[in-house]
Amino acid sequence: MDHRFQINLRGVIDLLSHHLYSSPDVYIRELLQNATDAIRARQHLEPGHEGSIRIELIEKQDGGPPTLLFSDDGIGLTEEEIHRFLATIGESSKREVLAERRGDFIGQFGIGLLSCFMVCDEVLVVTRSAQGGSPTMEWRGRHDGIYTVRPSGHPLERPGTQVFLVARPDAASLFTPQRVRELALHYGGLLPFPIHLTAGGYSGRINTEGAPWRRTYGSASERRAALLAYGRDVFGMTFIDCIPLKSEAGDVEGVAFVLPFSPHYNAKQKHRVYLKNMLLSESAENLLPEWAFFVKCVVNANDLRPTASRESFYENDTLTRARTALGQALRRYLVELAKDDPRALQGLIQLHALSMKALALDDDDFYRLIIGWLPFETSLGAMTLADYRQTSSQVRYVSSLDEFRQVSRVAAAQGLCVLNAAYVYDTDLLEKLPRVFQDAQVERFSASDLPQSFDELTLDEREAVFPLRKRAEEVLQPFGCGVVVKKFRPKEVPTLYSSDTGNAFRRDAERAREESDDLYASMLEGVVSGASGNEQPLLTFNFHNPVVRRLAAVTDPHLIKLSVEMLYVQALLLGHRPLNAREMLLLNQGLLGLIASRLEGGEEPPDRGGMH
Ligand SMILES: Nc1ncnc2c1ncn2[C@@H]1O[C@H](COP(=O)(O)OP(=O)(O)OP(=O)(O)O)[C@@H](O)[C@H]1O
Repeated sequence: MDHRFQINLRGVIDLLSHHLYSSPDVYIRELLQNATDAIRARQHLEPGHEGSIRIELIEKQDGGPPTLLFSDDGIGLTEEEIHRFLATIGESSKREVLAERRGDFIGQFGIGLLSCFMVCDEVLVVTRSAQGGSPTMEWRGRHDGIYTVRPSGHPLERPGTQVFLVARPDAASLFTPQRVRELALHYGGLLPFPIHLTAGGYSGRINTEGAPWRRTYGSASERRAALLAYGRDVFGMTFIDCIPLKSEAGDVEGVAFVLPFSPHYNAKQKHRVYLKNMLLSESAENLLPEWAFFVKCVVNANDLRPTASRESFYENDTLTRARTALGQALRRYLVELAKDDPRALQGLIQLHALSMKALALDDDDFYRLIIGWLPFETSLGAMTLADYRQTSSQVRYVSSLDEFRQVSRVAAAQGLCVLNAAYVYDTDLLEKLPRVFQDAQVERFSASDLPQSFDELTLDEREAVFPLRKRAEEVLQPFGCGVVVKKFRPKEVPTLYSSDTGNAFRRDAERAREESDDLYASMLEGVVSGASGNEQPLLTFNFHNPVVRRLAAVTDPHLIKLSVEMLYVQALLLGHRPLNAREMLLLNQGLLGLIASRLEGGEEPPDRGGMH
């Protein structure tokens, strides 16, 4: 024998209120939407019909729960339609209409009315169909799933629908004059039909102005000021500019506001979106391309599909095309700014460099337009890429902050401009340069490239430094580090440690092996022997440095050894390289050795002033 599924309405309402809708106040949105759809349906029957919505808050003198009355002069329902659409969960009259008219309606799922049960236990609908001769009917539905239908004792004069909701005590805060007004304006402020409100002594139309981007203004600056003021109202912040948005796909229109601060690079901005002029969500995230995190926007879409919760758009082909078109609108604005007000664009690039960089990576034309203006940190200070390319035909960059710290001082002292491309997108942007500009030369720079640009020693100097170099080679041989002596600036830097990335990796692996237990150490052993550095790391002594010069004259082998070890460890530390266990030992022994030799020398500790 076949059975029918039973639905527990309480369970369904619980599901809606806790998992589908973000807040119980959406019942006003659902009622406004049903009224709007009903008016549109009637306009199909009677094209001249104007339509309006009335909301009345009836407060009881005795302090009992207030009643909200929602009326429209839309198409109404016949008795048969009440059973089919109103009383059947998941049935919607709007699903049945012809495809070309389907787009006029906001509702589609047939569950919206259930949201009323989040704020009241019973819904009374009094309705008269616009189809000739229909009587006024009354539907009373309860939260436990029981409903009654009967002819109404108070026939309506004209076709339309009235919905009565008596507030449940725990939802009474949603039924105050101020809250009802706020919510009606919040959700329905852009609706094309007048909404009249009677509540708490007020009576009048509340939605007079419509969407600010559709109004006409006296001048462009008046328009800009009005839109910026609107942005401030909606998002509670003062934006630096506004950008018109339009897409044929999805029939989208609205405004993007340029943020006055620089957001985190992958921050998702929350946008306010309307669907067919009814507020859908204040936290829609999926409307703009990923790079466009420098704006927040307000838009209305007539032809995008909402998700069932009505809080964002359904990912489909139309949304993808709309997203591309809105991205193009933002890009157009930036391109025009480059022509009309380059200083403003430069300011914007400074503030929103990350967004601009992300777009430039995506889009070759935009890349060509702005790459020269992008600011970078270099060994010679902050500069734009255009400034950099004026000073040097070859763009040299490093991709990590450690490398930049290691080379920037020495490179700068020699007039070498090395660019820090350690931040998000920078390396990719630079590597794109020769693909977009054929004459551009870009090269990844490494500390091991530096000694080539150092000055060679004269013959005499080479002779003078020979014993030091030999001894240093012996001392550093166990560390796998070679030695050269050159002359470079700044003269305060005595030595420079350089290695390519393969060597740096081997150093890290070796250090990890020393710190690991046996099993892990044997795995790392394999890694260490497999990691190949192209060249041996080098410690370059700087013969311009006074300490190095003095060291070259020292004959005591012990003192030379100690000094070389200390210079080696210092160079590693300056290059931000973690020390391995043996190097740590060197540092400790070296420091102790220095203290001991100082003490043996019997010198008084330096006077720190006034302590005797
Ligand atoms: N004010 C009204 N005037 C005329 N018919 C209405 C009215 N309100 C509801 N209905 C009828 O009741 C049906 C169910 O309404 P409900 O709000 O539950 O779903 P929906 O609007 O069809 O879809 P959605 O769940 O997407 O909102 C509607 O399809 C419509 O036929």
